[in-house]
Amino acid sequence: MSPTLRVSVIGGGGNVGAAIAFSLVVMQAPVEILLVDVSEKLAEGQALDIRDAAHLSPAQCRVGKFEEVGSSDVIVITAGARQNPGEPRSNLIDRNYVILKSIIDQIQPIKSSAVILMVTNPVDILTSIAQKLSGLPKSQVIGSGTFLDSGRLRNYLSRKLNMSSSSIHANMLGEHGDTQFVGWSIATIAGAPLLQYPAMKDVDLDEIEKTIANQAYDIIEAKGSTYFGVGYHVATLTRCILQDNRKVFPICNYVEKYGTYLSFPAVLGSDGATPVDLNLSKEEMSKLETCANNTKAICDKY
Ligand SMILES: NC(=O)C1=CN([C@@H]2O[C@H](COP(=O)(O)OP(=O)(O)OC[C@H]3O[C@@H](n4cnc5c(N)ncnc54)[C@H](O)[C@@H]3O)[C@@H](O)[C@H]2O)C=CC1
Ligand SMILES: CC(=O)C(=O)O
Repeated sequence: MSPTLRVSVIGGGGNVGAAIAFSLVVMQAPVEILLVDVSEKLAEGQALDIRDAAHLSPAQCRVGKFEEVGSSDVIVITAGARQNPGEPRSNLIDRNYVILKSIIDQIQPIKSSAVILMVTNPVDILTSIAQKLSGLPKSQVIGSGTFLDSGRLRNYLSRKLNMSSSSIHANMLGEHGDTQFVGWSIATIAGAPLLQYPAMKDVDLDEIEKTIANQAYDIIEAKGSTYFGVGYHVATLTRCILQDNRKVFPICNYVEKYGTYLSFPAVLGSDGATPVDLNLSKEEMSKLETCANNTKAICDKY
């Protein structure tokens, strides 16, 4: 029996797109996954490889055409250029804007309830542009934002505190880029402030922030690109949308208070994202405003 929910992964012939599709299969998501790519050969290869695993899962995976994408429940976009070692994500804007525009043109009409989930970098800028180009409501166009970075942070703290990362509520905020920062003032363990935890007494907070923000650079330097981590994180967001789980994730979403897209915690469901209210410190609010102003200034040019 064919699954009734459909996810299209545009850029599905590439590393990140394939890792997302494979993660959905491993998660046993009852969903039809379409891999769409300008290189049909790459998409075909990934689909065949993933299908070898998918027979053990309710998920189905096949190559899709651009004209099939608009009827999807979730449209994941990973198509585009990636960073070279040492290159900032922001360098990719012009190249990936052109690709994004051609994709949005080719997938119209998009069903009115669809959610677009951007992954291509620089993800916060391109999420804002994808919303403008697609015409979907702001809540239905989101980006993976700092969900991956927050996972990296929780992982780091989990090793430091010898505690499961799922019990540590700490997020990277602002943008999935070089100006991301930790929301230390609202980070908690069992409802108590993380910074009051004895093992956090003598740690260098700036050093942790820098380590997390640099992690993608370290992986790219060592193996050329990152895909497993982002693949599982984006599949988790996709499943949350499909199942209307309404969990809170630090994702790129439109935050009315700042008048732009930001990596900021939001409730995620089948209707997209709704940002939550945060009580950040003055210093953190000012960092968030800097991110918002940067994003607005860049997006105004497109
Ligand atoms: N937001 C995040 O947390 C992360 C984002 N990324 C970003 O994801 C993007 C993809 O990275 P990789 O998969 O490693 O690159 P890749 O080079 O392996 O795959 C990119 C794919 O896009 C396809 N493509 C190019 N133009 C297209 C078009 N017009 N229509 C359809 N497909 C097209 C290519 O044929 C290729 O298969 C990059 O921008 C990278 O920076 C990567 C890791 C994490
Ligand atoms: C490449 C990238 O954006 C990351 O792994 O964080």
